[in-house]
Amino acid sequence: MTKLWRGAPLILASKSSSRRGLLAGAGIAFEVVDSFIDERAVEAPLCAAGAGGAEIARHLARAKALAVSAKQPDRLVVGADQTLSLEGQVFVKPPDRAAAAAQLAALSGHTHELRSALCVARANEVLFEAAPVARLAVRRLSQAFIEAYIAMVGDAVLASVGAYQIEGLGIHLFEKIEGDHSTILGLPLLPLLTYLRQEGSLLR
Ligand SMILES: Nc1nc2c(ncn2[C@H]2C[C@H](O)[C@@H](COP(=O)(O)OP(=O)(O)OP(=O)(O)O)O2)c(=O)[nH]1
Repeated sequence: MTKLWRGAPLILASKSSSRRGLLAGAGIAFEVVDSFIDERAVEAPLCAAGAGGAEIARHLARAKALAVSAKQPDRLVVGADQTLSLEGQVFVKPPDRAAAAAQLAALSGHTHELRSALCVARANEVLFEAAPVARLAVRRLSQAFIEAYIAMVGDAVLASVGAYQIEGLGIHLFEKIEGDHSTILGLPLLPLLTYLRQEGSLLR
């Protein structure tokens, strides 16, 4: 148990290695419990109603946190979700490398928004939510670059909604990035840690 964390370990309702790495790096004691939420099914009515990326991310983060909290009511649970929006169009993780190439061509030369929402729940009640945004300006990408990039990154392009990991080769895509690093990696640590200090699980 780390010196900063008090009480039972936080439950991370996520299968994301990026989110696990962020909590581990911050010295948070945590356990992982997948919510098994069918994201496409949960978001379908929202998309049909024209919801934007922020609303979809908040709704999914809440659904993941509450799904796990219902099974472990006495534990603090955090769920998260990330959406990518470009001029009102909400993107999802590319299903294959061809889709990743098409998505990168669409992002080329434009600034898109990554919205990372988190929800903290206990006893099936929402205790805290935050959904900060990051804005990333993609430089004009040549087709040759996109092909070489995908060949080098491989199937990791399918693991995130933007087909990139900024801490890796993804950094080559950008000419400007605004927003917190952890927001881009999918779990906004600054608002989460502020809440956990106020709630008493983290040493102030
Ligand atoms: N390492 C890394 N991961 C990133 C980056 N950008 C986005 N991601 C990851 C974080 C999340 O795992 C994923 C966003 O997709 P979701 O929010 O749907 O989460 P995911 O399905 O991966 O896991 P979860 O739904 O929480 O079980 O992309 C990045 O720049 N670096």
